[in-house]
Amino acid sequence: MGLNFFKDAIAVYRTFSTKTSRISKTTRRAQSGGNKNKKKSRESKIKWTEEQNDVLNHVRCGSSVFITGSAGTGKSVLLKRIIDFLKKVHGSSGVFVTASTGVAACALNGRTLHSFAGIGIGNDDYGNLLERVLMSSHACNRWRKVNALIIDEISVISANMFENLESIAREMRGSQEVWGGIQLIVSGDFFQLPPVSDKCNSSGKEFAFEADCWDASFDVQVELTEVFRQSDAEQIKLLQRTRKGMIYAEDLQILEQCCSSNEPDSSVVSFYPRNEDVNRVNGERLRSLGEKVVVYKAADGGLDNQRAELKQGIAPDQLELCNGARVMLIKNLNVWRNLCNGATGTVTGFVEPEDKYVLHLSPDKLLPVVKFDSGPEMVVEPQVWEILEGGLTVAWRSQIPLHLAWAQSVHKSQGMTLDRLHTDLSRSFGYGMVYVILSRVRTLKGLYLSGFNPSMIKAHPKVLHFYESLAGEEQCKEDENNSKILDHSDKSSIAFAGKKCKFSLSEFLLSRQHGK
Ligand SMILES: Nc1ncnc2c1ncn2[C@@H]1O[C@H](COP(=O)(O)OP(=O)(O)OP(=O)(O)O)[C@@H](O)[C@H]1O
Repeated sequence: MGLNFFKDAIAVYRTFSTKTSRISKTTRRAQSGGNKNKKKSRESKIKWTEEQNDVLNHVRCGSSVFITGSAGTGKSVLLKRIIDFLKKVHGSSGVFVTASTGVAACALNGRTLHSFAGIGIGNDDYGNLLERVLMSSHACNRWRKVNALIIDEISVISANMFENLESIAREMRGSQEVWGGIQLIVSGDFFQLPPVSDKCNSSGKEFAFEADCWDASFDVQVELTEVFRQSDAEQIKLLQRTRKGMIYAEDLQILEQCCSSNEPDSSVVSFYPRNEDVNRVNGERLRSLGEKVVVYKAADGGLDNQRAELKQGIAPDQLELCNGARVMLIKNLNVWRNLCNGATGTVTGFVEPEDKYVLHLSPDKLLPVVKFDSGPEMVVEPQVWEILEGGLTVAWRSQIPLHLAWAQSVHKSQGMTLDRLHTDLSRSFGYGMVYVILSRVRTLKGLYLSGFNPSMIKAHPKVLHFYESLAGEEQCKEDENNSKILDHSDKSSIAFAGKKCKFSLSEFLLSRQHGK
């Protein structure tokens, strides 16, 4: 079984190597040379903080670590550094990089946790899940050879799933040690997106931290506290409080200034909680330009089951562009020039590339030229997204690294940093969604809100409790003593822009106290 897997993997790797070399020599050159430069530029911009270095030291000692912290505290970049380190220690074949969502997995060149584990969509009881794993020789092999398992965006994984995977790990490795002795590196922020409801769960547990094995799974649980995405102290404080579902009078005033009854101009990205709205708005805007549409179809390679996984990733199956289309980068191209995941711009034209191999994606044989809002204008070439397994590429997708950017999905906003964004909060937003959106924007000047109602800023009580216990009593006391928190007897009433959401603060705060 092991040998077959190895042969398969080599065959796939060879196929991949030949196919990519046929696609585009320049893209490949840019990719391979680019990867080194990208890593260099990523690292050279970063002066690791003491808390980030502490985390790496724990990993170096072989500890299993849970890394948490608010949006923009550097969890993802630190995770990349940890992955590089672990691959040096265990070799690429012993390190498996996963994430709860395809988008997050894609950003780390990993795969979804479900696919690594071999449990399908995972919505089943333990016995059936184990049977599914045992039926897949590849999955059995992965569980046996993994030395270090990385799981990003843990907030979306349910308690039930976490417990089942821990049991599967022990079973597959024939070990009674927690997670069968795997070094576990888990990252995420439970104040952001919550788990999707788990039909197999009768225990009432929702979040992974409620799993019986949660505490035993980690030697260390660390909360990163320094925010890098934003630099304005007021904005950071507002975000920290929003994250915890707290509302202060000064926050309401700041958010009021971001509210408008009019939608901003179409160059500002609008965030929606549902994909169908995103597709509808982008499609309508594209057609309203009345320009010839150039279509790019993703080219995939690799094993069938892993190719399916690429569809859950960030690069679309099909991308439609035309002159004047607003677009957003979905990959870091050049961090120094601010051409990062989330950078927006406008398509200004199309060119015929010199290297004909880059034309495989579009029958029109053209590449888009984009004028980015930050200044540069450039031809955007196809990029490759890979799924690595044991150091080998087992599946890959080539596509133009752009999304239409009039509308964007909250769920695909992970890891993005935007200069300007708009959202209509009157649409249904669950726990954490408002915080996720507000924390994507660099400065408050770039934040445009409509339909705002303070009751939307809410944190799940279980999550609050979990972080209070992580931070210890000190932090709780600090919050309690904070004199600036709104007095419940405040009789003031604040009208938001558009005069649509008038409310009494005292009523609002009291209603929250009673859990309404
Ligand atoms: N020590 C550091 N010095 C300078 N910049 C840093 C440092 N750590 C992280 N950053 C930068 O901060 C930004 C946010 O980092 P990152 O995306 O890793 O945060 P995150 O915690 O994963 O956020 P989210 O929860 O929103 O995904 C990135 O541009 C990253 O390069």
